Amino acid sequence: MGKGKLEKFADMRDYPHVFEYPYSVVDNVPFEMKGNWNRDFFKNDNPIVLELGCGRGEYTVGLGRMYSDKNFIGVDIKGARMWTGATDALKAGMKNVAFLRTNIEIIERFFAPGEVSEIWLTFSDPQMKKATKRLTSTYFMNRYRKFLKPDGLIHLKTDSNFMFTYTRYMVEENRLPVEFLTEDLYHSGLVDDILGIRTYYEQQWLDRGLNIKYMKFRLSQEGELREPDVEIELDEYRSYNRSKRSGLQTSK
Ligand SMILES: C[S@@+](CC[C@H](N)C(=O)[O-])C[C@H]1O[C@@H](n2cnc3c(N)ncnc32)[C@H](O)[C@@H]1O
Repeated sequence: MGKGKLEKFADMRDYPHVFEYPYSVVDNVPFEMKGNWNRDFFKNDNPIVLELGCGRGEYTVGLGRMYSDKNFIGVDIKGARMWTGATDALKAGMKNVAFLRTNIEIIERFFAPGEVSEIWLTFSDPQMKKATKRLTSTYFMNRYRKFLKPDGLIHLKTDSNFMFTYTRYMVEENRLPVEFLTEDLYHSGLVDDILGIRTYYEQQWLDRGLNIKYMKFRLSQEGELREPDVEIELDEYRSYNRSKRSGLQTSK
């Protein structure tokens, strides 16, 4: 039988590559890794890539396997999900993978200016009700600017037409350079090893016959970001009222 939540939480507390700083404790605990991830944890100068809302961390671990010359950190508030990726990385002896359990709303407390090269957003909740909770809103872009290298890459992989359309508007409004974009990844003939990594949520949406969308764009540091003022059709397969997650909840 698989492990229960409590056993997973106990494992995570002992894992050397897992850092647990939910909103509820972070004010009381100094975070010494900020600005020092390369020197003190990874012990190399390789670029750092984040997966925000990593769930089980399929991208964090999958990319870590493909690129030994980069470092990967999966970030999520849900410890029991993260345990899967953290355990896989530990068993495989991966030295270029870490996990941070925290609220993405306070992500800039953990990274110094220019410390991160790329961000992956994998099947993020579209947060159709509130832009300020959406991980591709200008609200979050302003946070990412605090630690992403100038013109750092942001990847968005999603089932959500709402999230994808919103992000296109956000990128257009702010003239952020788009490097690649497809509304139907698996029928585009463009799937490579990286984009072929499938996450838990992705598989569920694929099983329901939804197209997977992907875009990557660069986040410049210049100019004030403007939130797009647009109405976007809601995803009808999602319940509008389900997007209730409080950004500051600390449940595992
Ligand atoms: C829809 S799931 C996707 C998980 C994974 N990327 C996948 O594709 O299977 C969204 C994940 O983002 C996390 N999440 C959403 N908002 C968050 C926030 N504000 N802070 C931390 N984690 C958050 C949730 O806990 C959840 O694991």
